[in-house]
Amino acid sequence: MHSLPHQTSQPPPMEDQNQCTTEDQQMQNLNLPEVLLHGPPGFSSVLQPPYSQKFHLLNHSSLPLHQFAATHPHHCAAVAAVLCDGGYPLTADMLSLLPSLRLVVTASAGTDHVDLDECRRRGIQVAGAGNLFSEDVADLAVALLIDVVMKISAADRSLRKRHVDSRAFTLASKVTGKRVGIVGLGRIGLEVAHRLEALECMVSYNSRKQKPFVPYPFYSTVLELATNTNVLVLCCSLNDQTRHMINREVMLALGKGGVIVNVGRGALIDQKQLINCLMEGEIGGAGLDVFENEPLVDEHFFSLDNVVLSPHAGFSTLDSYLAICQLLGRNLEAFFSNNTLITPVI
Ligand SMILES: O=CC(=O)O
Repeated sequence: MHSLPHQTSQPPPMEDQNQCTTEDQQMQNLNLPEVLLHGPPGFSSVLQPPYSQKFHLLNHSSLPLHQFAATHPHHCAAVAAVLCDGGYPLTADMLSLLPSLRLVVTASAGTDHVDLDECRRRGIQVAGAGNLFSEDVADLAVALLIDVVMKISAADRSLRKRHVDSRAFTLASKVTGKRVGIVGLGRIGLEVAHRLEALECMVSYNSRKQKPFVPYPFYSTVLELATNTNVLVLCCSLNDQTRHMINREVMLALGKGGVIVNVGRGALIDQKQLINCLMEGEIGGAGLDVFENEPLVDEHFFSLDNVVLSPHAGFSTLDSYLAICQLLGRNLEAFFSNNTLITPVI
């Protein structure tokens, strides 16, 4: 589950801000837009002054939203905006608990956790992280690729067990010159492609449509892409068309030496089939930042030495954390001053 790390260098989270402490405070808050925080405990620390003082923040993290709505009906009736974290679903049912809602701001680039159709139907605007995390995520994708292919983490684990004889390893393979297929050539995919060019990889891609002005070969299906490459890097968003697009057939086409890197969403891959293919040696390895059923990670991965795992951390550099804190506040401020959203989704 994408969820912003809680930065200990930040001021402590403002818990239970729905519990107004004094009448003065309540009077002051009366004129501020009601913004509901929908994320992990401590999520409120993403809004720092001056933004945190411009809105009346409601924190329901200790109660599921429907219970919060039952116990705080007046607040919920007035909520004009939701500030949510990736991985915290906002379904049509949940949105129906917020009749005055006009804006959703999510701290993620992906929006698969928000029912966008319902937002469109109700005229609710949505803002996201835009391209803020693209460079970090692309860096991580390439790092995972290099790690799996050159067996860096596996070697590290082995050395820590005092197996210092490097000849005991199965040989790694070269990153330079690899044929890498990128699935989803948006901003993250392009950032990955640029980095791979420096490694002299042969990049090709699949996406919904062929992109004009892109020098890389295009394959109209992931199956064709897998057939013609050694590595797949998944950078696309999750939707009904892309769910489980990487199935057993695609993995078999990638082949025994093939590697899959996933920095998109876990459910792009049929995870059960991935585990089977890894265990049976039908593909060579995987570098995974995302999983089906996050925050759980299927324990079968833990015993596989050809898999490198990362806890959905592609976006979690301190620089990006500070930048997203600003961006969330700026989107809220823009909306409530009747200006265009900074990073609109719809
Ligand atoms: O997964 C991370 C994001 O969607 O920003």
